[in-house]
Amino acid sequence: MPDRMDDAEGFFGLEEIEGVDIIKQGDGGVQFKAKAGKPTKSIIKPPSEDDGDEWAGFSDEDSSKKSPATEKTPAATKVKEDKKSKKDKKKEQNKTKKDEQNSKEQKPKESKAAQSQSIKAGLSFAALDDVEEDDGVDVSAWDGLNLSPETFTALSKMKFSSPSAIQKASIPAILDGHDVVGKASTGSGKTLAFGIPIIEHYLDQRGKQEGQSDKSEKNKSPIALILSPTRELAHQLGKHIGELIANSPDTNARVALITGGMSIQKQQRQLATADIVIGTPGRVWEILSTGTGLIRKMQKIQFLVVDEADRLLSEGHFKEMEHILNALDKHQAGDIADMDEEEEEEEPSNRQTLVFSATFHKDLQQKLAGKSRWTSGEMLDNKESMEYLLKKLNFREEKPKFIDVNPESQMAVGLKEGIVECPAMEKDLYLYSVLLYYPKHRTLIFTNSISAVRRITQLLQALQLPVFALHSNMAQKARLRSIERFSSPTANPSSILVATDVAARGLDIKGVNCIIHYHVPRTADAYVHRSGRTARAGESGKSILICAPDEVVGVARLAGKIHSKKTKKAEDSNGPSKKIPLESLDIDRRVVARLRPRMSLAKRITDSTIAKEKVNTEDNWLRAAADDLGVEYDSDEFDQSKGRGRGRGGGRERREKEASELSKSEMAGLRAELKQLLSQRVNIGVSEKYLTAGRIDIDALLRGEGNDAFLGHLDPLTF
Ligand SMILES: Nc1ncnc2c1ncn2[C@@H]1O[C@H](COP(=O)(O)OP(=O)(O)OP(=O)(O)O)[C@@H](O)[C@H]1O
Repeated sequence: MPDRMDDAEGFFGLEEIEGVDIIKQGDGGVQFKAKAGKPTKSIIKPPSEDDGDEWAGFSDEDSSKKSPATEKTPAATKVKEDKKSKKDKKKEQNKTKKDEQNSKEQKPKESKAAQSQSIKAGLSFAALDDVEEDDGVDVSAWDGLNLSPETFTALSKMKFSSPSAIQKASIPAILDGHDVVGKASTGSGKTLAFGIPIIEHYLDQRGKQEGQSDKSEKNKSPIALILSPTRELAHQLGKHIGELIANSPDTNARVALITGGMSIQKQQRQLATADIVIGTPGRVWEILSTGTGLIRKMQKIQFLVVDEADRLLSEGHFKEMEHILNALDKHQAGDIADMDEEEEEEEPSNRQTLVFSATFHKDLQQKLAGKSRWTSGEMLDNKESMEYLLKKLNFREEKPKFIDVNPESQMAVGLKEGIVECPAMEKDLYLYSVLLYYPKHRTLIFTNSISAVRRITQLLQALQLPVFALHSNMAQKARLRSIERFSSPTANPSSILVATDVAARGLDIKGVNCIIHYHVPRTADAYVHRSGRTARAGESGKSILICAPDEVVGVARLAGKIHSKKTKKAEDSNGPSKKIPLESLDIDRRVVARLRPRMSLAKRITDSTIAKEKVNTEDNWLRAAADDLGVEYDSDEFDQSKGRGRGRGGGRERREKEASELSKSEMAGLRAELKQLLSQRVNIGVSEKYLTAGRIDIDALLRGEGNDAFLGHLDPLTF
């Protein structure tokens, strides 16, 4: 595993390799040999991941001789050349094969020594051909962007045949040395919009350094610092940019991931040799402030990227962002101890600042675009404000280039938005109904609290749905594991992830078909980012809000903000409208009624499990406190004293207590009853009319088609 990727304690570094024999040698060593015949899969690591001596068994002499091309070639020409050379190679190979066959007929058996010789020399040509055959798509649509051949190859291998709008607009501006503020809808490829120019810069630098005396690893400094608001997003950025590097021939830029939840020492080591640093502000500052000369190195970066900028600049991360930005511009500073924040005015910086998001609120947008400016007096009075941070970004240009590729709407083009109205106490039931209406949909459910994530996850688990949880109180490894299990290509296609807004921004999980907002998001931006986890990269997807009657007004306001341009256009032509611009979904109430018994059983089981956990935690805590005080702990006595003088909240406590007192056998009884209900199709035996009215397509049922939660025909949601 190359150092530039964080390997999550070794997990991501494991790779299964097919078509290889391991041969034990007399001296205790092992040798790897390609199996005879054409392997089903490539057994060659991408050249960029070639970590040299470890893979002595597969020598790839050609690639080691290759010198990196620095000249920029139009993709079309390159692809044509590749194709031509492939054809020629094939012809030659066919000829060689024929020749070989002829000579085989004359010399039926080659000596064993000769055979092993041919294996030692590396892979068979068939294997090489296999690798080339798999290769990429036509990338001539990227031609005008003046990219290097390495990047063309990577894009081709990644099958990105054309740039997205934000890539097309931002890449040339960044390559021309401008500061860029980029706004584009969720899932529109913003990562590579800044990732590609960074790699181009890396390749350019490398080209210039060739021939010069070797810069030692220790003196190396990173070219880019990319800041992200969450750990998951930082990991994903690392993965995405890592893929670009891995697919780009002879490019070995190192990426260091600097996020919380992982070992600091390891990250410090990685940072010392990194080309690109990706991290969350808290941990980045924690490491920089250790005073080991890292600040001085970071001051040499060529690019500062602030991803999901509206969040990074306004919420929670203020202090750390301020420290980092101060440190980057504090000249002569090498050590945190030397720093005095107000000591001097920042000099114009030589680095480019790149600021990206799908949502910039108006004020921020105007400030970023340099349309409204501030005075330094204002700044000093207002040190806690976002404007202060903006100033600290220290753009090298008076006005950065503001690129907004979809000013009309922030929502992805392929996204459908719907709303399900239901009684406040029945959200769980309606959530379950929606999930059953959309089987084989990978669904992400958002809630506004960690306790709701825990409860809904347990509830859906009780209902035997494949569900995982994600919230910020989980250990980092558990967080990554949940995402991995939810998103893996081999995961159940109906898998469900219940999450807080920690998953709302930036996460790029393939194949998420549906977003459900169990709680109405607190801000319009949160709605945009949550919904943006589906319908990415030109795909389609659904976003469904589950909404109680007293939330409708808030939702209307929220939807109005998001679709203000659409609503305004409609109003201009049809007059004022109070309609929410989300499609209202009618769920058949008979279906909901049939699901009710399942839900009430599942709720009792879940409430009891949670109440028991709570009692245990409280009990342990009180026992420990009693131990510390050296007194006897009697839980009954404590409960009685707690009950005295109770006012509001007493009812909930009583219910919790009752739930926690369900005996093991009562719980087993509930579980058995629920299991029995779940084993039946939803509408079986409820209405004989279904059978007699011919609404059941028995053949389809036998073929395993349709919605197998229901027996027979179900009016689909027109959405
Ligand atoms: N040119 C391209 N052609 C096809 N797919 C692309 C292209 N560029 C990026 N993608 C894919 O599009 C998906 C979304 O990209 P990315 O995560 O960069 O979006 P984003 O705009 O940053 O989204 P968000 O605002 O949610 O963070 C990724 O899976 C990426 O692999």
